Amino acid sequence: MTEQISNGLPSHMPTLRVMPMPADANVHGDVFGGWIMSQVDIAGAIPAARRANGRVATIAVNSFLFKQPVFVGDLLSFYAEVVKVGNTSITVSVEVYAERNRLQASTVKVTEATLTYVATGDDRKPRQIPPLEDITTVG
Ligand SMILES: CCCCCCCCCCCCCCCC(=O)SCCNC(=O)CCNC(=O)[C@H](O)C(C)(C)COP(=O)(O)OP(=O)(O)OC[C@H]1O[C@@H](n2cnc3c(N)ncnc32)[C@H](O)[C@@H]1OP(=O)(O)O
Repeated sequence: MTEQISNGLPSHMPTLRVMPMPADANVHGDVFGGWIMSQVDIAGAIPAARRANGRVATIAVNSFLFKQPVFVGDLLSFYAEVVKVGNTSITVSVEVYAERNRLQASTVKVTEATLTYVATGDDRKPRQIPPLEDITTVG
């Protein structure tokens, strides 16, 4: 999905960056998969909400792959991209990279996921995705 640069991160700006803390890890020091999933959900919701021009709800986690463990103190970068737009739904791909052993500048892809969001109204019911030319959210 993404072009790499020399430090192992994609060349474009991440959607979200965050560092897990000790409370996010299990007794072995691995960060909980559920914590990673919640961050992925937030990262994926950002381009989905932009494309929907408003509120979205997650309807499905289509795929989720924990390729490598995440450790406390890793600097995580989330790259989220819309891959499909339906009548009321938007599917987003999210890739997560961890910068760890920061003195050695080691970067690994830790997670890949695909999620589907539904544009919803104030009544929490699905609404049509607006045409691109009507989008007012920036960035
Ligand atoms: C300025 C910049 C802005 C940035 C701003 C950022 C904001 C960033 C905030 C972060 C915030 C965190 C974001 C977390 C978001 C939550 O965590 S939301 C909480 C968890 N999710 C929920 O509680 C949702 C519960 N489900 C529901 O309420 C209802 O199912 C829904 C979502 C309203 C949909 O209603 P429904 O009647 O079930 O929908 P239905 O018409 O059957 O299907 C709707 C669409 O979903 C598709 N769909 C249905 N089932 C599936 C499935 N299994 N798989 C795939 N697609 C499916 C359908 O094909 C349809 O798509 P279209 O063909 O219309 O494109």
